Amino acid sequence: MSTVQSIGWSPACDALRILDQRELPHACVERDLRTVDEVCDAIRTLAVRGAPAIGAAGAMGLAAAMTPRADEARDAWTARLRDSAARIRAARPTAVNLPWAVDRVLAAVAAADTDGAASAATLAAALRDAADAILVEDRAMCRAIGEHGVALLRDGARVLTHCNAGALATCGIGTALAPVYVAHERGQRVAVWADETRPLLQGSRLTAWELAQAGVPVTVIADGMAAALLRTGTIDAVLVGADRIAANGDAANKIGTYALALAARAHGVPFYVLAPSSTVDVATPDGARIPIEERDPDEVRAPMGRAAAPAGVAVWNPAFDVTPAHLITGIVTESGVVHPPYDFSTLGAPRSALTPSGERAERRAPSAERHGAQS
Ligand SMILES: CSC[C@H]1O[C@H](OP(=O)(O)O)[C@H](O)[C@@H]1O
Repeated sequence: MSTVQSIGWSPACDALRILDQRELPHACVERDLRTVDEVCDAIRTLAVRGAPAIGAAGAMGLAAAMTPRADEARDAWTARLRDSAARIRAARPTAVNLPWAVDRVLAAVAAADTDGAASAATLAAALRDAADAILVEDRAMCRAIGEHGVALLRDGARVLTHCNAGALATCGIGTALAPVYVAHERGQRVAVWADETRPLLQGSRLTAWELAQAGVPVTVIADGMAAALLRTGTIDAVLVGADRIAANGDAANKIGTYALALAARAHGVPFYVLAPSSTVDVATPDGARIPIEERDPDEVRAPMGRAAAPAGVAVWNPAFDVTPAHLITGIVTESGVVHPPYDFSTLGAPRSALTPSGERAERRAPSAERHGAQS
């Protein structure tokens, strides 16, 4: 089964190629990003979005921007790397995958600088390889999340999701939607209800689009309808993604997720968070310490450019909210399903992608066909 792919290397392998999610579902527009400004703008404007995808985009965009500079003197190159990395790292504050990915590729460059005199070309090659490893490993993590999560879905399962935590939000088949794709691939019947997810409509514009492309039955609802739908008994499980999971299991996700968790608990519907271990932030003890991005009020006044409120009216536009751990039935990562009480404080650095059987994901050299539809 092939799912859409939102991110990869350009065919010439000289740029980060993204599918511009601002244009979906009306048009599929690919953009090649080569500069730090272009990468930061794409992340800030949600041309590329979704916690794992912005982590990979940050790392790959940094490599794409720094590789053409590899003929510079090493000190100039490393100074430029530090400045560029800091700018990309700060492009959006909530998804921990962005700083995690940038820090990981910086560590790879430092490790390659064994004698402190490596050339810029050597360091640029290490940067590029580390960024590519994140791309490859995220695909494997998504697959592992799907293979663990599919056990939560009976044949004929009816799933409710919020925002987009599918293939478009990752380098692979998604996180919250990964079990749906694995079930569909295996011939298991599964249907999805998708919150439209105001104000940027990632659910109706993106989740519905990618599921329809894959042939998975999907029904769009307004966010305010979710509690009434849960009350009917139609939904077997709520599956959502995450942008940051604190050490105690509190999870930040798109605004509206907390309300969904409350409604799911009120109606006895299991509520699962699905995310790679790169979304777990052991340095953040609980959800109160997760930075919540506040976005431009005009996104609410005029969502997708269409006036929905008088100009100048006051608006509150947090992009995320925090679901407390006690409302989360289980958290699915590439390593399996965990249940409360959660304690991620002992989790080591995010493991590289492991399949459910524990084999390490295969590594492949960067290649042009990487950007094609993936299987
Ligand atoms: C697979 S993580 C997806 C996660 O990211 C989304 O936020 P945004 O669209 O602002 O990048 C949303 O919270 C999703 O659950």
